[in-house]
Amino acid sequence: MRSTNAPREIHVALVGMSGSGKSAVAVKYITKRFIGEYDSTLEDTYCRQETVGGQCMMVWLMDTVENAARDEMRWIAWADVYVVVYDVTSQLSFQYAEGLLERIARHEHVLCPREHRTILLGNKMDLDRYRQVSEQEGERVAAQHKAYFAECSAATDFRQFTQTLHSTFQNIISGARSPSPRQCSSDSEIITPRKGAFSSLRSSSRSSQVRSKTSTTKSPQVQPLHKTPSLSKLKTGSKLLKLFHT
Ligand SMILES: Nc1nc2c(ncn2[C@@H]2O[C@H](COP(=O)(O)OP(=O)(O)OP(=O)(O)O)[C@@H](O)[C@H]2O)c(=O)[nH]1
Repeated sequence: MRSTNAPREIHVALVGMSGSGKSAVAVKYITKRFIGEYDSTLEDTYCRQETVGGQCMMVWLMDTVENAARDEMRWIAWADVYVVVYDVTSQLSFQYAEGLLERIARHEHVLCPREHRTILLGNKMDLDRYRQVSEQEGERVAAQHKAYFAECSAATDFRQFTQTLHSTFQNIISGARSPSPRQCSSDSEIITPRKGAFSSLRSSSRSSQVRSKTSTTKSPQVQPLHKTPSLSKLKTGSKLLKLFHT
């Protein structure tokens, strides 16, 4: 039986066009560092412990890879929060993000019993001089899809996204439906990135699905929602492991 003191688990899926900065956002969130280059074929799931509004939670973050051969239900059914990332310097990535918002709206209520929150995230705001998507445009599309909205830079200023994410978590905890996405205070705790950190996470969070680093040739496994997914072994080659081992 789950203890009442057990941390609440929240699943967050980062989705968006290739090159929008999903991996950079994921790694920045987990490690507070910006890393320039990643293997775009790797799909990873990371974990970070957070305390938001006094509640301890385990945040599982899936950095997805867009691939027509993969079933998008792997993240639609898995996540509590969808973070739809686009690059503010790319109108194309914004259109792609709009398409994803529509796909999410079509799927979620039919196939998933849980409630979802969606954040539309404009990344690379440090490249303002090349901007092709205005903040107002982002806000308008987010409002259209009843999504939260934030802009950030995985390279520099990340605060707005962290605040929006925490605000979303608080609203999931409280069961609220229409929060103000930009107002939130939290005292987060980052899991020190070190060798072996993930093995301790694995043992302390038995009911979680961790890991979905798969190659593009391997088809994804969508876990039934009512089942506790088993933990598969962390493979070396993960973006974060690479980061900590170098
Ligand atoms: N200037 C700037 N560059 C960024 C930022 N975020 C990501 N990048 C760069 O954008 C490129 C793509 O970033 P990724 O994180 O690999 O993008 P992705 O969405 O994960 O791409 P795929 O793995 O192909 O799906 C890389 O060269 C990053 O260094 C940012 O906030 N500012």
